[in-house]
Amino acid sequence: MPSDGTLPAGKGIVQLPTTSNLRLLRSNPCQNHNPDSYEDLQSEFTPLLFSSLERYLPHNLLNAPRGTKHKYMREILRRYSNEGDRNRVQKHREYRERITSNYQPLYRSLYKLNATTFFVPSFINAFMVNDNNRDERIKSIMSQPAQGVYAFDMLQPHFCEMLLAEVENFEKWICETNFKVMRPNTMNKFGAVLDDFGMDSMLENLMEDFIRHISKLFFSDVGGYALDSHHGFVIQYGFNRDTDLGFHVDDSEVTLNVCLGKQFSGGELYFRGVRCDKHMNAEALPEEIFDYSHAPGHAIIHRGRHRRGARPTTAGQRVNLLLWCRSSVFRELRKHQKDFVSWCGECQQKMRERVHQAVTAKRVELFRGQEESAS
Ligand SMILES: O=C(O)CCC(=O)C(=O)O
Repeated sequence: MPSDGTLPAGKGIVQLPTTSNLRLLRSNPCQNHNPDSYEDLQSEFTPLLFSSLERYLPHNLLNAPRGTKHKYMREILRRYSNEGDRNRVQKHREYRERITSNYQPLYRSLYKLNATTFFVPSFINAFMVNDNNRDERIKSIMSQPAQGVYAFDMLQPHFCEMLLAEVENFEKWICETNFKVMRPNTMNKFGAVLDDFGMDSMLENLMEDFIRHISKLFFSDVGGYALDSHHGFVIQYGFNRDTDLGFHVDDSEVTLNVCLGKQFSGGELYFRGVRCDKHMNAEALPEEIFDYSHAPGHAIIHRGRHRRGARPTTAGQRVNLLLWCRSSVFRELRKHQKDFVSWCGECQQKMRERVHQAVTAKRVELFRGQEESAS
């Protein structure tokens, strides 16, 4: 046995942690600790994860050299991810690096969030001042055309034009260089992942500074403010592109969908209610059936589990920006939730039926008791 007391790693032998290699975190974060930035350090995990985790380090490590903290946290994170996942993340990082070191952006100003040039004034005014009325101001710019779907005016026309031109420039570069690009998801044959060509941190800021506040107000049951990662992309419909999108749900807790343009007919979204995995194919209730027509600059936001599809774009070209926002906390909690879920229409229906049956049974029992004592 090695001198540190561990069993030799080998076939069928699991190495047990000893006190010297056991890595622990605190259960409550040290709120007033200012974490280091890990942006410039190479590792298989995102730098943000280290900054977030740092507040949970044992007290004696909080002010240790950054490299020591990084090594300690990396070893903990490795216990929770398998090698396959880590290789996949590493490959994706290399893919992004190949793009960003070769692609020349058309408008560099798009790559850093600038509220004044990106957003319309009503959107900026709702969010920018962090006072006691912020939630009320956010609610005041939103309409709710259907249960769980919120709509609002968001992007400046000039920003939409620039982003469309940037995406076209990226597509041109793909063609010219014959670069084998990954499309946004299995259902879109066209479209580009904005995160992959340098807009990752701009979209992370959009999620953190704006979308999280909306989610806290309207989607507290699917992560609320705890959104902590995203997938940002554009989808394109029209001639020589996809025309429609099949019935689906997203791999997200909350989805932001903003129309960038251009001119088009058709392309309405049809919604059919929110469902959990178990009830994905259940019939929609009449009140869940809803159609939405896109308009450039306007956004909608809804739960990722809101079942929907897009009707054919019959003329012109429609391009939309999608931001799928995820919450690792919500996903972890879901693993332990076995019963009905509050955000699934079918679970809610089943819950109401169960309560109704229980009340009916109780009533029958009480009346029977009364009848028996009267006779
Ligand atoms: O075409 C649209 O606007 C909807 C897109 C959508 O639902 C999605 O990409 O998940």
